[in-house]
Amino acid sequence: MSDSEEEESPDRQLKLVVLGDGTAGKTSLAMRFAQETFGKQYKQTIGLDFYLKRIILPGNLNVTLQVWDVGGQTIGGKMLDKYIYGAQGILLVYDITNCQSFENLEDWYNVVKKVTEESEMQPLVALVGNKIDLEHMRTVKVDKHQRFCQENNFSSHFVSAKTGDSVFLCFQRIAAEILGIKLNKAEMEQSQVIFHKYVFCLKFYLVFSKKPTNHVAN
Ligand SMILES: Nc1nc2c(ncn2[C@@H]2O[C@H](COP(=O)(O)OP(=O)(O)OP(=O)(O)O)[C@@H](O)[C@H]2O)c(=O)[nH]1
Repeated sequence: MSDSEEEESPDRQLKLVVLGDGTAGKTSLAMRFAQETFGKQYKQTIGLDFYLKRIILPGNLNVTLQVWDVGGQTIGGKMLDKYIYGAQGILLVYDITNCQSFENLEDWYNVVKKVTEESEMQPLVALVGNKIDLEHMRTVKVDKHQRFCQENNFSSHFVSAKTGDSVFLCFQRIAAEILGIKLNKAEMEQSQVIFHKYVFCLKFYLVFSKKPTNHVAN
């Protein structure tokens, strides 16, 4: 085997499907992760959107995540089963300030169970509470979230697509869990450090790039 063959191990590909009610923040989450952007304006996803992002897991493992962002209105539609089929990971996303978006995850999960009940490989399911930047408006208690996770063996996540808080960590942990890779504390903290450094630099830039206001004396 040549050197280049030894070095270049092919990427692993994972299909992750993001489900949940409209306005829970699924598109924002996918865009924050894949493109590091956030838009305040709500634009409803019709059907499906795709995002791709390559990450590196411990052991120099290249993993390409295919993120399937499914529109919140697709529940009850004919295509939903097809979107879910073959997924290695399912992200059930709700808005922590919107109880209904949490309650309705039961229905989303029922569709997932129906689609995957006969398949050999069961997807990893992650419960994702989004909009933690709005903690002061939280209506879904953390207890409820934890209970839902324990009852169904979900992996548990809290994120803010707006600020980016814990978004990379969420996808990194999900990919690692699917591939059976254990992340140590340092590796998990590393993605948080990168995030906090990014926020610090952004704030620094915003403060010092502001032009002084010109007060014209009459
Ligand atoms: N404050 C805050 N707002 C968010 C966050 N994530 C999303 N939003 C806002 O919530 C609204 C809905 O976000 P989307 O990402 O479009 O929601 P969605 O789940 O993809 O909605 P559908 O396309 O209808 O399924 C938008 O106005 C976003 O700017 C967040 O973490 N914090």
